Formats: sequence, C-alpha cells, structure tokens
Amino acid sequence: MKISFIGGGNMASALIGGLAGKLTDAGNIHVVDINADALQRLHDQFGVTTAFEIDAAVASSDVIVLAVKPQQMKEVAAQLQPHIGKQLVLSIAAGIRAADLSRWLNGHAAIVRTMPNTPALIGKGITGMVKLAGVSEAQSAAADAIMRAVGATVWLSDEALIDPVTAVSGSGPAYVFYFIEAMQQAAQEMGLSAEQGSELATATFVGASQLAAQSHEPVATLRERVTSKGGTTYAALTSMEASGVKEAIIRAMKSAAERGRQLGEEFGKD
Ligand SMILES: NC(=O)C1=CN([C@@H]2O[C@H](COP(=O)(O)OP(=O)(O)OC[C@H]3O[C@@H](n4cnc5c(N)ncnc54)[C@H](OP(=O)(O)O)[C@@H]3O)[C@@H](O)[C@H]2O)C=CC1
Ligand SMILES: O=C(O)[C@@H]1CCC=N1
Repeated sequence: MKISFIGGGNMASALIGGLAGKLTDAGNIHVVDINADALQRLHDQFGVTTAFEIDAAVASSDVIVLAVKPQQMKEVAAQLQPHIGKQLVLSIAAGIRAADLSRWLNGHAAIVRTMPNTPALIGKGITGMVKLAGVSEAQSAAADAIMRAVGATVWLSDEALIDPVTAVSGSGPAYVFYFIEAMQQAAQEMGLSAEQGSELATATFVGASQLAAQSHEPVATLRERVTSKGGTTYAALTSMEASGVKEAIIRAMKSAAERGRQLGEEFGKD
C-alpha cells in the first residue's frame, strides 16, 4: 500500500512511526510538508521519501492522509484537487467535516474522517473513524488496516460524534500527561527526586491503565479497592472532590468537543 501524508508534524510523525516497516515499507510512505526540518527528521528517523509540494508520488498513492492543521486544510485541498483520482483520502484533522473536504476536492467521495491519538507512535493509539457513503468496502478496510496497524479503531455511524471522540481520546493523552506532571511535581514537593517522582507516577499510570483495561469490573470498583476506610487514598479523593476535580475534567472535555465543532464552522466555510 502506497501512503502519502500531506503534513509531517506531530500526529503524522506518530502515525508514520507506528506504520513504517509494519503495515508497509517505509519506502512506500511519502510525506509532503512545507517545513524542511520536519521532512529531514522524518526521512532520517523512518526512511520515508519526502517532498516540499504535492507531486507525482502523491498522485500515484493508494491513500492520502491529510495531516495539516484545520486552518490549513482548505488551502491544502485546493493544492491537492488537481491530483485527485481514485485515492482514498483519510483526514485526521480536528473539526473539518468530510462534506466540506469533499466539496473542496471537487466532490471526491472516497473520504474517511478520523481522529487518532499520539500513542499510535508505539502501536497503542485509538482512532475514531467515520466514512462518507462513497467509500468502497475495500477502501474502508484499507483505512481500518492503517489505523489498526497503530492501535485500535472505533467506527462511528454519525460524524457529529467525532467531536466527542476528539475530546476523549484525541486530546486525551494531553490530560494524562498533565496529570502525570502534577503527580511528579507533588512527588518533588514532598521530597522525592525528579527521577523517582517520574518513575513512580508514570509506572502508576501504566499499571492502573492496564488493570482497568484487563479487568472485567467497573473502574469505580477498582478505585474503591484502593480506598481503605479512613486511609490515605480517602484523604486524597476527598480533597479532589472538594476541589471539584471531576466536574473540572468533564467541563474541560466538553470545551474540547465544542472547540472541535467551532473549528468545523470556522474553517469549513465556503
Ligand atoms: N497532535 C495530536 O495529538 C493530534 C492531531 N490531530 C490533527 O492532526 C492535524 C495535524 O496536527 P499536528 O500534527 O499536531 O500539527 P503540526 O503543526 O505538528 O503538523 C502540521 C504540519 O503541516 C505542515 N503544513 C502546513 N501547511 C502545509 C501545506 N500547505 N502542505 C504541507 N504541509 C503543510 C506544517 O508546517 P508549519 O508548521 O510550517 O505550518 C506542519 O509541519 C491537525 O489537523 C490536528 O487536528 C488529530 C489527532 C491528534
Ligand atoms: O489539539 C488539537 O486540536 C488536536 C486534536 C486532538 C489532539 N490534538
């Protein structure tokens, strides 16, 4: 499978890192970016071919992954439009609706809109996906294979649900990193070294996440099992409840979903 990426930034790098040499040879992955440093890094790291602008290699690809920022998408679609034929177009942009993309690509119907996340880099990503009616069975299987090569996939029947997916799993790794940062800071303030704090906090996230993923019990039950009556966890969770941490997280995630919807309105016009 020949795959071209338009945009070789953070998320494209994570996907390429997960894909190269697994689903397809690095030589079958081509990256177009206006940024020379980004291209050099991707070439050196993964052995992919690169170009500064959309070229014949993009035109002859089976799949074109649109991995630029939402505000860059319309301009990129205009540059891509003359090179579009039978390729499957797979967008990873937050907000940008498949129908707007199709319009910018002169009615191209083979479009899958996705929302991946950066753990794709280590094969632990999860991607929400939705397809336009013009996507063939073989094309949706190809889109699924690409994203499953870097983790799990969840197909959605309603495109409106991709903003909530963005709020949960697209942006989600940042919330986890934020929580780990806070735990590291607390560890240091209580006298542990930076290295010890980092190791303890990160290993706790890995262990607890894997336990939650493997357990057949509700996550609330797992939480209760840590929380001895009158003990330390109870003290911590009572403090979090008093600070409204859960409500703050829910509010924050709804802001992310709303921002996704706004991006679609703002950059999907015309
Ligand atoms: N980062 C993440 O965790 C996730 C991101 N996404 C989505 O992925 C997309 C990319 O995000 P991210 O990787 O973080 O962004 P980046 O800014 O890291 O990557 C975008 C890249 O595209 C380049 N670019 C800009 N214009 C063009 C053009 N005309 N042709 C080719 N390349 C161009 C940018 O160059 P320059 O920097 O010079 O503008 C940049 O290198 C976004 O739409 C985002 O919503 C989805 C899921 C998760
Ligand atoms: O922050 C963003 O807009 C992108 C989409 C999901 C993760 N990063």
